[in-house]
Amino acid sequence: MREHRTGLVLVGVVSVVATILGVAQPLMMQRMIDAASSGAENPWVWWLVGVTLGEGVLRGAQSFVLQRTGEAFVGGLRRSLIARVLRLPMAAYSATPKGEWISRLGADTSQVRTIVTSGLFELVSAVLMFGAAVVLMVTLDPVLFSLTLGGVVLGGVGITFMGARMRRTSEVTQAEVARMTSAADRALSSVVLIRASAATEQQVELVTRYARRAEASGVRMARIQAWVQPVMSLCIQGAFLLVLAVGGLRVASGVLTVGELMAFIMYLFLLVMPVTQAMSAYTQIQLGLASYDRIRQVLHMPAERTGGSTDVVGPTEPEPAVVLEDVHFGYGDEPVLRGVSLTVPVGSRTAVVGPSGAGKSTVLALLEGFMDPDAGVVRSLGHDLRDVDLDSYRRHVAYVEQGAPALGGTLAGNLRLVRTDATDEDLRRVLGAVGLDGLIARQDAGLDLDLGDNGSVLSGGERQRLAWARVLLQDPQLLLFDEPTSSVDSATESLLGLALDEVSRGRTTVIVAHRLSTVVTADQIVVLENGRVLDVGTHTELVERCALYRTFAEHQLLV
Ligand SMILES: Nc1ncnc2c1ncn2[C@@H]1O[C@H](COP(=O)(O)OP(=O)(O)OP(=O)(O)O)[C@@H](O)[C@H]1O
Repeated sequence: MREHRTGLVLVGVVSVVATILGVAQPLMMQRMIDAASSGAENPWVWWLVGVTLGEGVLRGAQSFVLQRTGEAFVGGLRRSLIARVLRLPMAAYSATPKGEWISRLGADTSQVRTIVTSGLFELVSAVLMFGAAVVLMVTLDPVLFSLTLGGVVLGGVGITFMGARMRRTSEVTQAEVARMTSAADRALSSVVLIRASAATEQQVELVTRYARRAEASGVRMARIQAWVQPVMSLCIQGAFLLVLAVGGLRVASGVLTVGELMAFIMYLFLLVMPVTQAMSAYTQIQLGLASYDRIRQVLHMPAERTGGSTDVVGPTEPEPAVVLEDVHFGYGDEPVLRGVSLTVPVGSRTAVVGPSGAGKSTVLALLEGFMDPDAGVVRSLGHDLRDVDLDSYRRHVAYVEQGAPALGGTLAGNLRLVRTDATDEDLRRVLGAVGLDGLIARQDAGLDLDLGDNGSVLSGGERQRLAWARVLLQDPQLLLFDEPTSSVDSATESLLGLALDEVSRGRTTVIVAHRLSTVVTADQIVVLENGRVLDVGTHTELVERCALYRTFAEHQLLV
């Protein structure tokens, strides 16, 4: 909020001046009526017109400055949120569904915006107007004022009580909306699987269940809000009727002039207006605060560590390129790696094989620095990964996930992910090297070809080759590759094998391998079983001495 101080101070100053002009009007009205009834000269008409116009102009300016400040505040919040959400440790993304992050960025930030734009605007005006009206009413007639006060106090107590309930209910509503967004997001991300499993109805039912819960929570909120309005009206109208009746008697008995009673009634309106304004502002602020809490939870989550003491500058070729020393790791309490040690010489190709769930992908994730080991040391490119600046390290490491997912967007955007300064010529060269020149000609879009959501317009093999093109562009020292388990036809397989040879030539490569053709050409093969290294050797050595490997090899791997 500190950086928005100038805007808020300006709003405060304009509000004070506008309020002075607002509360001056009944006094001028009183003078005008009393002067008219005594037949004296009456300049008050013009004063009244001028002051009313002046107040209008200032209220407009107040609204604009406040809205602008609100946008700046929420803009800043959104920027911080985006920066944090995209920098969380990898474990956070598996722990929380994507929709949760998205709903905080969308629905919650919009809700917070109302705190500043309407909530604060109304509250600032209301408090000022209320204070001024109270002072002038007490001066005009303390007896009539005490009647008014009763109604206002009753209303205030009611609002405070209901406001707290509203905030709690709003939190529930926002959480239900987030669950619905997550469920819809999950369903949309797996639409092919769902359609093919004839599970559309089931998913529609699931998402609508959350939508119904959000609706029910919204209705609970409407119920509370439905009480607010009548309670307030009753208090205010009661006070108004009482002022009219008692005020009339006091004019008849000569304690008050007609002008004074009129002025008092105008102040009563000025008092009522801020009270209803404050009521809606309070509601808005309670809803906004509930959202702000949800946003703060994310902002307080620790980001993935940045700025380790060592920058990886490369290309250096420390020998060996990768060393794991007695590495233990578990995602939760369950251990996944139980003392893995291995050494990867510079420029070599190491294949990691083993049964499903043995921890092969986890080894790659540790080498990417996605998680730190619970015990033991991961040294890569000459550094203990706990000490390095991860961004600088990852610039020298390419990681190709299973299925080689592409980013939505253009072909060029997908490639420039790893090198923003690459020229079009560079992009064409690497696409040519992996046999993807055909894509450039497709739909005459060239490098601007839209790859669809997650690269959905590409085939699996094309996505794989696009990943290779990215590796060539990045020119990393270390290549980590999680080979897809899905079987591809033999023509594609040999094409991919050639592309892999091309890309991995001269680079240290660690491959989680599922194909015999990949494994036999490896310089060393690490057999992983149940989080432990069972054996390390070449294909020929392992076939001779490792029963588990022999079984895999006989079944053409695909483990
Ligand atoms: N993000 C995660 N959170 C919790 N558990 C996980 C996570 N990722 C993997 N696991 C678990 O850790 C174990 C090892 O998983 P990993 O993906 O490393 O195995 P893998 O050998 O690569 O298996 P596959 O060949 O089937 O891909 C598995 O039991 C898996 O269920």
